[in-house]
Amino acid sequence: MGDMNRNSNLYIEAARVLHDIYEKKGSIKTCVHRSSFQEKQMLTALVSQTLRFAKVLETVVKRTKLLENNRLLWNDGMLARVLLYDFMIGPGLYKPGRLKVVMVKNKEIITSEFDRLLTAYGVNECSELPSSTTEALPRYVRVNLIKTSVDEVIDSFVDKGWTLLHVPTDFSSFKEVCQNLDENQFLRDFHLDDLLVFPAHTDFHDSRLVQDGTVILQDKASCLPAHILSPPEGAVVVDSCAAPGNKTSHMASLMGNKGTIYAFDHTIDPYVCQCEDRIEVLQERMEGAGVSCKVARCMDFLRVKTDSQTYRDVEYVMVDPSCSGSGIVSRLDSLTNDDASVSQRRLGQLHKLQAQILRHAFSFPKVKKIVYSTCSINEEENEQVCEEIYEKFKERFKIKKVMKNWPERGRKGYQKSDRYLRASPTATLTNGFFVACFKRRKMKQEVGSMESGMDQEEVSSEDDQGSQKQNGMDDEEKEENFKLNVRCTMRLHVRQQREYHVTTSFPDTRMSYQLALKTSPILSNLNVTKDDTLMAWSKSNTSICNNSFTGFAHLFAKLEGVLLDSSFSAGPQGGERIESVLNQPEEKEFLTLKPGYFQIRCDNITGDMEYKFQHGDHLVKWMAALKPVSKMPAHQEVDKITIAVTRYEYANVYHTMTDWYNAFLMLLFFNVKSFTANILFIDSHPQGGLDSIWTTLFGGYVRAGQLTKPQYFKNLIWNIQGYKSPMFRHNLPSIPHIEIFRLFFLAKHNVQVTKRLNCEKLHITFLWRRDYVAHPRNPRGIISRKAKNEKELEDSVHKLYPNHCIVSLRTENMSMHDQLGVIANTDILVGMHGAGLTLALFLPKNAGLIELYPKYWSVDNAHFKAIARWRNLQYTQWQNMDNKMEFPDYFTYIPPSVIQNLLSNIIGLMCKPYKD
Ligand SMILES: C[S@@+](CC[C@H](N)C(=O)[O-])C[C@H]1O[C@@H](n2cnc3c(N)ncnc32)[C@H](O)[C@@H]1O
Repeated sequence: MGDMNRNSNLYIEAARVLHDIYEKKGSIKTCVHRSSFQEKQMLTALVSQTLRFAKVLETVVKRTKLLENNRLLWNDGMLARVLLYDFMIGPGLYKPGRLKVVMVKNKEIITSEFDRLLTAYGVNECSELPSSTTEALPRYVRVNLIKTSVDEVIDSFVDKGWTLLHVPTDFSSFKEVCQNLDENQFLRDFHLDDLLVFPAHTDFHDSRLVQDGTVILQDKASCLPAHILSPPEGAVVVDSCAAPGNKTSHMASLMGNKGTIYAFDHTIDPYVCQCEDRIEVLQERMEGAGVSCKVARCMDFLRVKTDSQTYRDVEYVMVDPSCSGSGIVSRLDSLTNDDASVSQRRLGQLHKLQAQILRHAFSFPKVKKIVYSTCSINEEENEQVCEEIYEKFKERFKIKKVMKNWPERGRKGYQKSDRYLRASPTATLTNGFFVACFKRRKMKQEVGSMESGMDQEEVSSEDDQGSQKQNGMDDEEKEENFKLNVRCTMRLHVRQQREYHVTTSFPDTRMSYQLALKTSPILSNLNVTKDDTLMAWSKSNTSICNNSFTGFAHLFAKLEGVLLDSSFSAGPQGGERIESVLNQPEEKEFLTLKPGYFQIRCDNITGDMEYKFQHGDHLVKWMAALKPVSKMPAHQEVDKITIAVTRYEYANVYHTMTDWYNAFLMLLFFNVKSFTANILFIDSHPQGGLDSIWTTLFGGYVRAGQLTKPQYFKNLIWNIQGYKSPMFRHNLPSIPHIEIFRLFFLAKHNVQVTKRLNCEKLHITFLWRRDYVAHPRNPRGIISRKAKNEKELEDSVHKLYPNHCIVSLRTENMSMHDQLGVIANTDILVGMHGAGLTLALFLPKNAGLIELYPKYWSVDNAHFKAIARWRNLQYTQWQNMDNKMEFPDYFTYIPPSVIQNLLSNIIGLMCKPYKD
């Protein structure tokens, strides 16, 4: 068979196989196998690819009328598809031949149709057009928080044999996981915390959870508007175009079913459906979902008297008007084939109606926030509507950039392109969607009223960045990110931890000064009495070179007028993203220092400097890297006190706490009243989740590996090594200034210390451990010491103490501020032995700690027992002794009776003084 024949045959054979497949004569494999065509691999590839892009190809075949106008294609749609695939998406048609001539002859019209599709889907390459893989979008399941919690739903799927996967830390890995889910795997969504993601095509219609409204099948994109509007509990809300009610019920779910939602709908097209029908559907759905906070109205929203008594308190408005639906993936062909595609005229009508409805939303006198959304991909219905309306209201409203970690933004070329949010099958694994958020500006004159307590919002600038807080999120975004499971009346909003910005030069002292001012009133009132340990350290001092170097208690040192020259060091810079250094050996994360790395002025020593630090301390190596020099070149010094630290186990909150505590002791020891310092990391660790806390506590940090030129310091402290910290000596009866450290830590995080023990209503917090990737050497993120039956334990305690508040705390996605917020309000902390229990340092006075150990972990690990002793907390522990209670992947089953007994004992001890 000649080459040329082979090519023609390839297309003809591929078309034949495709017919067989569509006629259900067998799978790709079987149909290809049956073919007499020799090059099976080539044939399989072409058939599979053509199937992948079936919808796009079919659309182009129809729109170009290829079959009608080219008799050489024998009216064979499959043949046209395979040719189009190779011509536009695949490697190109190989050899000249009559079939290639057909394509070349129609090249102009074919490319113009593909161009239209590229624009419609906002992609650059034909290969990025929606394929059947992207069309097979994951199945999204929204948890109805009115009826249940996300964890309960997860548990019930796990009980049915589903496997819960980890959520990767970056979105592209998340997408990959979602596209490759096995049929029994699922995971939480990357962006929305009430959403679960299941394999495409999973059939839930028989599921009890769906039938009883516990979960709602809703595409992720359509869940965005309610999250972005995020009306709080008790809010007065309008859903202007509500039927069939997905967003109404979602808002009710987020509002805890408390408040009022006025839900309007009508239809102007009597042939589509009667108004009552649509409202009835909405009513039915709301009943099914248990929504009681809505008032459904069959009414044209445009006729609503927004300034009437009824609506005068409306603050949040959802505008999700009728649209072309061009973003809905299953409508791809109808979008693009001539008959059903949206004509310019229809688009014009839709645009007009959408703009009218959106404009009307601005007329509620107290409206604070309006979210506009469509399931269309047309700019006429999206960016163009919003920009038109924004022009009219920009004096009073801004378009707010929401969900900053969302990967797809508005189409280029509009004033506020980057503030809009778009969704698509390719970029976000959802239907095509558009969302914009309008937020009322704070008028200058309203600021005065803040004093009278009327309104506590910030004055916001046009650019949201301006109003952002230190951690990169503004208040609303923080609200959007709430993630915590709380039982009882308390509702806690929890934010995901974000990296503070990291500088490669020392932080602006003014900024640190501001920070100091913020916390100093609390800290300056602290009564720092003389402490024996600090006194002993101060007495044990050795000075060399006329005080250029002073060592204290062989534990730490102060260097005055010191030069740090990085050219005498070797090792990575540090600060890399953890994904880029997975499996990196630990030794790589420490710098090698050579003599001359530290230089101090010294007139009378020429050889090595002599001062002994303890065996195993990195300060021994620092000492070897310290060189006396007789002259220092002219230089500019870093004025502010700088604390140099080598961190070990930098992702572990316990070990990092020892470093923080040591640095804090240095501030006390050297009487740094501002309680701020520069922190210098002399190590090469990658970015870690705890790095930002250094900034919060001390004002800023720099990685020594990133210093590009020699740096002079007026005062450089060599911090006590973490392993040498008093906090690491678990047998000590007390450690210096632990209460002051607690207040310092809480004050720097702006967490109030107001909790008083109330034995009638105790706050009992379960701290649960979760798998997560914290450092490069545990890329799977599996951790040990997890409780197998968290929910059972919570339930049993809830049952036993219905009046107490039971909180379940999972710290992995929470900022330190939020963790402290919970801990500072906790009376009894219960958890498996693990670094998280370090938080016991910040429990209120008179609190209690219950520590649980699995069988395989020694109770000699007394880190938290020691903390309880130093903090004067009530403490009890329990260890599992039954092998049968240990399960794979480090799960331990803890009998509920154990927790009940432990709690009853500790409550007895804690509350006894109040009873006597
Ligand atoms: C995209 S659907 C809304 C979907 C709904 N928000 C949900 O999430 O389930 C648009 C709705 O707007 C309604 N609609 C269109 N114009 C309206 C108007 N002037 N007043 C009230 N409803 C209107 C339509 O009847 C239609 O039900």
